[in-house]
Amino acid sequence: MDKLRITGGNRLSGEVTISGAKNAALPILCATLLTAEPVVLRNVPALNDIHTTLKVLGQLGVNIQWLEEGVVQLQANQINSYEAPYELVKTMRASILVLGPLLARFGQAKVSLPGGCAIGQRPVDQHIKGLATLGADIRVEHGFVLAKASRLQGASIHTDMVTVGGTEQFLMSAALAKGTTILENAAREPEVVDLAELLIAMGAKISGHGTDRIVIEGVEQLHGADYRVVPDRIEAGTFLCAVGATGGDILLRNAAPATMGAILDKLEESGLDLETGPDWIRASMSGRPRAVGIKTFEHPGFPTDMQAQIMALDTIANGTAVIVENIFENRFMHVPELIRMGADIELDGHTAVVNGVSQLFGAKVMATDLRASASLVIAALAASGETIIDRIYHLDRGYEQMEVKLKGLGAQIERLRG
Ligand SMILES: CC(=O)N[C@H]1[C@@H](OP(=O)(O)OP(=O)(O)OC[C@H]2O[C@@H](n3ccc(=O)[nH]c3=O)[C@H](O)[C@@H]2O)O[C@H](CO)[C@@H](O)[C@@H]1O
Ligand SMILES: C=C(OP(=O)(O)O)C(=O)O
Repeated sequence: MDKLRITGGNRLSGEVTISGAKNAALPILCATLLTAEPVVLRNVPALNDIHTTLKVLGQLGVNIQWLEEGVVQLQANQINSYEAPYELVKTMRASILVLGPLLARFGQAKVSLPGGCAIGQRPVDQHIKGLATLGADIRVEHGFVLAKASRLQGASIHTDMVTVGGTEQFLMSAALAKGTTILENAAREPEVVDLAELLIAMGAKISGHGTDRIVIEGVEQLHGADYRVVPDRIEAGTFLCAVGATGGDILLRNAAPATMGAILDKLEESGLDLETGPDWIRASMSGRPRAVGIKTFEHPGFPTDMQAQIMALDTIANGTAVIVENIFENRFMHVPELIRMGADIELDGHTAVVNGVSQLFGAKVMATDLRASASLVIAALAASGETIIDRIYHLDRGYEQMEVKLKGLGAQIERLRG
């Protein structure tokens, strides 16, 4: 298992290029199942989650060709299986998103329930209920979701909570359904908008994406497209937290500040000097960060995927920050690891109170999930001495060459292969 060795204390400076968004690319890859024509996708990050999704799609019969770095062509004209097996689906939850497209285009699908996840239970009951509302004959048996439909029928779907994956599942399914589908209580995340834009480029009739009411008029078939994935707002936010913690001056290229309102507001509040253009962000920081409280919410609220990184920044801030996690029931696993590095954090249910300390110390710590890993990297960059982060396969799920990018900004960081 690979580890990271980080010696803290270096200020970050220089330029870094942000990758395409993992959480936009994953549903977008699944959406290519909706047409027999080739779909070319650009700005696709080379991440473990992307490779796993491509494996799932390849096993279904999708023809996959990398045309150049970051550019992949997928063609689903020879689908020979409608089943996504446990061995692949267990490693990442997003693979449940092949369910709707298979069902909508081929009338059948058998997809393993995603494995349990460290940050919460993450059931898929809303996906199942929504697809049943669209007319699918759907049930769970022996750990698989089994679904059939001659043709999905447009309907009104109102989910119990805002769900990003659920909204994406219904967008893709309803695109080929007969009649009109209305999604109430829809997720407004930029990644949902990006998927909707790809579907529109493929000939889907969708309006209202980016609001909580999306209307989809089903069409008979979709066609190929050439589409560029939106930049990763969470990766960008992670680098900004890193410079907030170490001090310095960095320029993010290929970023999408327009998708990052809540994140940028909080970082400014913590003392970062920010300047933005259409696709870049310049950030500089001098002195100690100020404590900033956050409550995670659905977009446009503060994203849960940035909670751990902001907490890392708060551990060394001046003052006390209250952090409330509203989306996932178990997303504080970075807390005991940050405490090992000298952080002062009290946990009470879904609230963490972070009393800033003037200095963190390097330690041996363990990554427990993707964003928890990122928070440990940020803490280690700011700490005095050496930190070894174990189990960084979590980090590799969602960050493209993080240690290479950080090294380019002047960090002392290396991957220990094991
Ligand atoms: C690949 C991807 O894009 N992942 C993101 C996506 O995950 P994901 O799409 O899985 O997250 P959801 O928005 O669906 O989950 C929100 C909440 O709803 C609950 N829920 C969801 C569906 C369901 O059928 N039943 C149910 O109870 C979940 O357990 C969670 O508590 O959105 C999350 C919330 O912004 C992000 O943290 C993840 O990074
Ligand atoms: C939780 C995340 O991803 P996933 O939904 O793929 O587990 C994340 O990107 O922070």
